[in-house]
Amino acid sequence: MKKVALLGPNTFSEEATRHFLGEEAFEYVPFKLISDVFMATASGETDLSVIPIENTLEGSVHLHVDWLVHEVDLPIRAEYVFPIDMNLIGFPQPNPEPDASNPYSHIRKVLSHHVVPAQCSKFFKKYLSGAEFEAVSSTAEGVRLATVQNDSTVAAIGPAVAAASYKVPILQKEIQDHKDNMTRFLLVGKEAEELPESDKMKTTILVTLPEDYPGALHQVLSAFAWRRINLSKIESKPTKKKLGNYYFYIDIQGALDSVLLQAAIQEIEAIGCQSRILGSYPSYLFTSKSEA
Ligand SMILES: O=C(O)C(=O)Cc1ccccc1
Repeated sequence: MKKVALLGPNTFSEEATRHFLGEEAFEYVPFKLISDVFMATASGETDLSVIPIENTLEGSVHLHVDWLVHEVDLPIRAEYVFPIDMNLIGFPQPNPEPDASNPYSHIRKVLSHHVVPAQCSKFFKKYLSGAEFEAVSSTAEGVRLATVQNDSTVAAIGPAVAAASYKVPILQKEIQDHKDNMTRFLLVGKEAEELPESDKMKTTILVTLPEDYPGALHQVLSAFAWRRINLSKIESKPTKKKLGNYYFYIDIQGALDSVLLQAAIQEIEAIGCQSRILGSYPSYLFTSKSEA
């Protein structure tokens, strides 16, 4: 049975993975830290890792992109786009003082994953302005820590499954700023994976521009544009080698084996760009809870 490393247990990563990979064919191996999730597959302990990489409200999870680009060499095998509902989880005030405007004024500390506050900024402003935020390794870990502290002034933000598993009440459901709060997860692994068909293929490529070549980015973009190749994301990121040196992280709609995409890559290499393919993979979008 193939092994899949993920942040867990009881995390959003686990929920998304169960939805897309199902229960039968894979053994899930939970880790507390994202570095261990990457390293488990890099070292061969597991076959695949699931990495949250981007969120509708916050954009890229930079730390995870950095790991993917700089620390490991694990091709992307699939992409999962999964809706995330954030919940305020914790104990109600033991002797509630009547504060009609804020039932959560007793909360002094909130534990969660570092990407969470940006996804719930309106709720924070309205109800949690008196609380300090503490980043922990996953949302589920925040729920676990809040539970063991057994203190109504310490709450967590995380998945409903974590609240159920640690037997802590959900104080308020769906506290994210927008209902359609989606997270993009990547499945990465050394070996190609047999996965269900998807009508949407994507390719992720890193491009470093030649130095002292005016208009190089324009030329890269035009190599894709005139072939009518759609880009769904382009982000500049530091190479970490020299101040002011950047590479471009580019998501392309389409498979790498398409003649047009091959030609576009040859063209950008011909002007002196360096390219590295991170993967060419099917993309799956969550459709309904029953479709696991
Ligand atoms: O902490 C988790 O539950 C994760 O899986 C990481 C994460 C955190 C917030 C949104 C999506 C994924």
